[in-house]
Parts: sequence; C-alpha cells; structure tokens
Amino acid sequence: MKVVIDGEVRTLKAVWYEDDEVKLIDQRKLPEKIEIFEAKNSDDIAYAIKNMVVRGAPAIGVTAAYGLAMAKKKGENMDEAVRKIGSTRPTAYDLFKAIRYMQINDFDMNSARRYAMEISGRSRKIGEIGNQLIGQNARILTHCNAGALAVVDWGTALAPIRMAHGDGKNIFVFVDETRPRLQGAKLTAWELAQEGIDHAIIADNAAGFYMRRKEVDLVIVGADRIASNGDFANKIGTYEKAVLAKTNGIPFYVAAPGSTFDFSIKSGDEIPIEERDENEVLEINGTRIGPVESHSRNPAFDVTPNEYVTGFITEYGIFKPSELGKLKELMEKDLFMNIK
Ligand SMILES: CSC[C@H]1O[C@H](OP(=O)(O)O)[C@H](O)[C@@H]1O
Repeated sequence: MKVVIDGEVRTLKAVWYEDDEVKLIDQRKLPEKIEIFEAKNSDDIAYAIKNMVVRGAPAIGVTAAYGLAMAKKKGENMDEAVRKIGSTRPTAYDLFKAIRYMQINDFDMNSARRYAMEISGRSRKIGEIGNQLIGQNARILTHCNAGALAVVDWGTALAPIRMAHGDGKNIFVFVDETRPRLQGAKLTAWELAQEGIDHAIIADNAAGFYMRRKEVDLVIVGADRIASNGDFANKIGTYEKAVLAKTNGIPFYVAAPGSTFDFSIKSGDEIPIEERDENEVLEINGTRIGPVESHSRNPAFDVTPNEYVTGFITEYGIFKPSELGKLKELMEKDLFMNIK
C-alpha cells in the first residue's frame, strides 16, 4: 500500500513481523496519524483484534498467524494463546482458518510468513481478475474498508479499483462512510487519497440516492464469511446496499479470498454476528451524540442473501452464487487452502 509520509512515498503493509514483534498500523488512529502498534505476546494480539487496532477478515487472519507463531517462539502456553485469539471476534472466517493453518503447521514462524504471503498474493490476483469487470470509465460504490488495511496489501474490494486506476482507467469511488466505526470515511478514503484515486465520502443513507439517479455503475464490497450457498456476512449496512443495487439493476460483486469461504455452513443463517459495545453507536470520536438515558444496539455485520449477489471475485476467478460448488472443488485441490 503506497503511503505518503512527510512528503515521501513509502510502501506499508497493514501487518508484518519484525524484531520478534507483530507490527500493525494502528487503524484507530487513521486518517489523522500513522502509528505502529507493537504486539509482543498473545495478549497484545488479542487486544489488537478485539479493539480493532487491526480489522478486516484477511488482516485478522494474518495477525493471528503471526501472533501464534510469535507466542510459540516466546514459549507461551499455545492452548491458551489459541483460546485468547480465537475468542476475539466471531464473524470473520479468516481468523479461524488462520488458527487452523497454524495448528496444522505447529505454529511455525515460516508457516506464518507463508500464510501472509499467500493472502497478499491472492489479494493481488483478486485485483487482476476484478479489474476485468471495470470499464474505462467507472463509478463504483463500496462499503466499509476492504482495502489493503483489511488484508495486508492490495485489499479485496479495493484491489480491482487499485488495478483499474493503475491501468489508467477513469475511476470514481463513492465511499460509504460506514457508521458506526466509519471505516469508509476514515480508512477507505485515506487509502484512495494516498493513491490519488478520485472519490467522495457519502453518508450511508445517500447510497440509494446515487444508485437511483444511475450515477453508480458497479458495487464492490468485501466479506467476512461466505456460506456454501453464497449468503455472506459483511459490515452492517451491506444488505441494504445489495437490495438497492438489485432494485436499480446495478451489478453487485463481493471480493474475497478462498479463506473467507466457510463451506462447513449451508447458509447465512449459521453465521455468528458480532454485537459490539453500544458506545460505538452512541459516540463519535469520544463525543456522545445520544441522550444519557438512551441505549443502542450495535450489530457489527449483517447477512446478505445470495439472490442479491451478481458474483464473487476470488483468486480462482469470478463465481455466481450457484457456482460455488466449483469453487469448493478448486479449493480442495489447492494445498494451501485445503485446510481441514
Ligand atoms: C476484506 S475484509 C473487510 C471486511 O471487514 C470489515 O469488518 P471490520 O472492519 O469490522 O473488521 C468489513 O466487514 C469489511 O468488508
């Protein structure tokens, strides 16, 4: 991910391992400042995932992989480390995929590096494949942040957008602010601004306005868990964007690596939905916006039924929901992905 720091263009990853620590861009501090969170043990890793220092399904998985390898290297009790990290956030399937991968590979540090490299390479492939869907002039709406910050680099939903921009296509991105944590306004907008990709932050409630006015050509979002039938969980508010896209005849794509597909569940009804602290809704940047007497409900994700999905953009190609059986077969032949 290209980042401008003190006028100098640097390449940063969302998460990496260096000097016996897992280093994370502290996404809570963006876009105001770039600060690096240094995780020294599994407690720090669990804290970072739970408190969204790092967030985004693939990035959470990579963080868990490095974190478990670091814990092993530092002689921690691995059952305890797995329990702590595995109980941070229930929805993103990549977390559990990464934990399983590391268990099978005995929490070996080279396996963690391999995991990170695979996820990064697959996100690049998602970009190349998804770029084929983007015309020379494209106005794309996205929700939340499924960029390099949510993966390691490239991203999932933002990967095709980055590739298209790099190919000289004329891209404009509608960035849903994405209440309550504002990952769109704070993180997606930051990533696009760093790379000079034209965009506008919009209120979540304005997405339908632009879709109905035919100002949106394509919607691309990320995912946290995709069921066998193509129902998928993603940031709260995704479902209503999908319904609006279908109502307005706009293609709606989900970009995700194989590590986000959970073929052990039949439908989206089986996806656990994380409920987060009510203050995420009642406050913005620490300032309370609701009366002291008021409470809130704060589901972090919703489930979109497969009928609203035009296709899934993966490193294996683009699949309609009805074609996920083919994707499952390809994943079973893929040594890295075929983690039981
Ligand atoms: C590429 S996965 C990104 C995915 O994760 C986000 O959730 P959170 O910020 O709570 O981790 C959101 O659902 C994104 O689409």
